[in-house]
Amino acid sequence: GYFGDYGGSFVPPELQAILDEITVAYNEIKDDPAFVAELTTLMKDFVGRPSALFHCKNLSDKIGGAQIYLKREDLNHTGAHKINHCLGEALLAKRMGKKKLIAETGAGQHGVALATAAVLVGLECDIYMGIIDIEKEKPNVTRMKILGANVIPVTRGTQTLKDAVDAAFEAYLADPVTQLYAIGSVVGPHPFPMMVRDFQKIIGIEARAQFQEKYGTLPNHIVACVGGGSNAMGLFTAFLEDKSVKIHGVEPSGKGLEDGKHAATLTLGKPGTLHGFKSYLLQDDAGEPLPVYSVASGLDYPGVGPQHSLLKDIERVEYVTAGDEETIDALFELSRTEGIIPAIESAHAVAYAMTLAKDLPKEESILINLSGRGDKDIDFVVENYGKK
Ligand SMILES: Cc1ncc(COP(=O)(O)O)c(/C=N/[C@H](C(=O)O)[C@@H](O)C(C)C)c1O
Repeated sequence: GYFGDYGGSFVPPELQAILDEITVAYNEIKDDPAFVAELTTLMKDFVGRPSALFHCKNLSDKIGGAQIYLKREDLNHTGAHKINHCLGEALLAKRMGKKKLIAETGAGQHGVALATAAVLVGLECDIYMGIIDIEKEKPNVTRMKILGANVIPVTRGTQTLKDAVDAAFEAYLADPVTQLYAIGSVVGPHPFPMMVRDFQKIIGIEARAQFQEKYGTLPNHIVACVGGGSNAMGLFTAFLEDKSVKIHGVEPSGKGLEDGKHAATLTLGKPGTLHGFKSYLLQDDAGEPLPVYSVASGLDYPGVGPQHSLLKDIERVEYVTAGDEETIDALFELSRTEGIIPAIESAHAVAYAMTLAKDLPKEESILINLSGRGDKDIDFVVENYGKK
């Protein structure tokens, strides 16, 4: 379960036994025709896959450089890419005879997706959420409640994502037999980073085929935002062997890299251990995770998926940043040139792609993973950034 030196599972022995059980169960079902058929059917008929590949002609013409394309994960049922791995995790839990799915959420998209998948497979669902994020992502909290999930407020620490993960892990350790921890990104101890990536890689498989079918070639650049890293690994995986495709992961530089109000783990972090796995980590001298910040709840995590750490070290992916201001500007720009309101998380990728496009010839192409829609963010954006 390693990606170079990264990944692994640094957990208490009793949890290791449970993780081994999950690994065995996952390896048994991942190629089981019945499981694949059930997941494929739900992806098509419930999620609405394949998601569209859209050419942003207006935005591209306005910038006057490379052609910008969007993989429309915002059009999935529940509004983001999270449903891709939540469905897989829910079906796995069902097969393992679990009674409940538990997870953390920050932006609330993973929480909504897991609550949705839990209903579908007939399992209970507990979602741990920092009270700051509960306040900021109200529409998603309401949605989780309507779906019958228990939203459990987390009041410790910075009351955001990292603390929600801590609380969810503690709850899981208290009863790992009847529950499955359906982690929200390509993070956590083995097998989670591998499993979530496997459930997400449908994004890139579809996008690569769609791009070739429509344009007879591969995109020159692909771009995705990176919080824990699941939507990025979802897009990147299918292109890793295509050396002509330049790959960019965009982390939040928030209010600026110099004053610590950011979550640019791969830019400023160094290898460390958090939540049972080894990866780049924004940490203090004692190896404790530093407080992080991003205007996007889904990106303010001090760690990052271990496969991203390897891809950085081998220089297959360039990890860059986008700040709060340029991200909000990109959110409004996409809304007012293409009529698509992106999630703030996804707008980080749009901001970087817009900058990248400027200096590239019109013949070049940039494919962005639009990981989610902005419905959850509209009040926050208007209240905090006016109507721009
Ligand atoms: C629309 C959207 N885009 C990107 C992200 C960042 O998560 P990754 O794709 O795993 O880097 C997120 C992350 N959302 C999670 C959530 O909804 O709970 C996040 O806050 C935690 C699971 C990490 C998101 O909602």
